[in-house]
Amino acid sequence: MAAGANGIIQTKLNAFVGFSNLPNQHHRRSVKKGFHFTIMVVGESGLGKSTLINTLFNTTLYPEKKVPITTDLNKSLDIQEISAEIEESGVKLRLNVIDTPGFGDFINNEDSWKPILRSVEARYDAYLEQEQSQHRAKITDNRIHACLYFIAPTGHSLRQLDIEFMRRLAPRVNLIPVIAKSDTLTDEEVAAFKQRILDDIIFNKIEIYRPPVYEDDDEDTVAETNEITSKIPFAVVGSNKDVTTSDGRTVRGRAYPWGIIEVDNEDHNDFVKLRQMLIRTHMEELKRFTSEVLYETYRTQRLEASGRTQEAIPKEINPAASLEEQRIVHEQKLAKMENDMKLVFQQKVQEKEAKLKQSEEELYARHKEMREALEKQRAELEDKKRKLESLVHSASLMKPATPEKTRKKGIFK
Ligand SMILES: Nc1nc2c(ncn2[C@@H]2O[C@H](COP(=O)(O)OP(=O)(O)OP(=O)(O)O)[C@@H](O)[C@H]2O)c(=O)[nH]1
Repeated sequence: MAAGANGIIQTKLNAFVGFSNLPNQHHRRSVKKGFHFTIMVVGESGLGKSTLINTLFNTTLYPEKKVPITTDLNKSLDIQEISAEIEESGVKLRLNVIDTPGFGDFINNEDSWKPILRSVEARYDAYLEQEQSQHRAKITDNRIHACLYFIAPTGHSLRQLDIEFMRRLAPRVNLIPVIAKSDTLTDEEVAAFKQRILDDIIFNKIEIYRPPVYEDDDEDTVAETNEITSKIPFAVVGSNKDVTTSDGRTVRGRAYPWGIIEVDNEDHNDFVKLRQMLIRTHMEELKRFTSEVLYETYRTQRLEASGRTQEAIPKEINPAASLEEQRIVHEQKLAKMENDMKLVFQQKVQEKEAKLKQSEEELYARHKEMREALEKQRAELEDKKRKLESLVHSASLMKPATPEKTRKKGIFK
């Protein structure tokens, strides 16, 4: 293991870890660039946090502590970060581990969660700030994608310290509870402890991370996801040491006078399922959830608190996403124009119809008026005719004597 010029440790893996499966979780384009993952570990001193990280990534990120670290009981909590670049089958992973030494180790642990929450939110703030800046193409993403919370293997139930931490942090990070050093408990004790922890989680309405099941997941994926979920909280054992089993196998594990606890044996502990979720199947999902749900919620709340709207801040520029966004906006514009044109056309048709109807009514009214006028004229003419006829008739009744005389006169001439 050697630290590079940028302070990042270049380290070799001792065996297959599983993040080379990342390309299957992500688009091929990202393969060349490499992947990054930021994980936080929280728990009291000596619960096996560094051992578990070393075991998860099968490397020595944390040097083995020869002397137990003594903590100043009045000191405040520290937040430390280790970055390592690891490579597996040509796939690079930049791993950031955020450690929180001192958590729960002080005389008064009431506010132990505060500096950790501040650190999580400060990372969101840094991201938000970069989103708002001019140089958004080069955003450094230091957001925490998963937080492993180590529960002491007391076998009782969650302590106030655990509940308070989980309650405060769960809305901001993918919180993954693990029972530390589970080899110190019997199988029955682990099962009963898990149940009590889950009861406390439900009772306190703590939204821990649970891998989602999607509608279009095939049967195998659903079964695999359910299998992982059924192990929460993961009862883990950490060790990067090789031990020899009674049947002669060399395994990573812990040796006891009564036998060997194998790290990678699913019958012995839940390490394999935790690694599967964190590294092999759900790393991208954890990152997606952090970015799209946890960060977006924080961002919205921050903007609302400062009286700004979501739209006021431009989001991270991703060329592909930006093109897609432009295409959608363009299509929306076209659809709107088409719709507007349809409306205008409909309006014009309606106006024309109304006009036609109006002139039809006017024509009808004129026609009626003219017919009535003609009727009236006809009635008047009929009346005149009748009057004339009656005059003629009465005149004819009075006339006959005179023509007789005239004719007679004529005859006698
Ligand atoms: N029985 C048992 N011991 C473990 C396990 N994991 C780690 N240890 C031992 O516990 C001791 C502390 O482990 P670390 O990994 O240094 O614990 P830590 O939480 O990182 O401790 P700090 O750095 O002090 O916060 C070491 O002696 C480990 O060998 C485990 O799963 N089971």
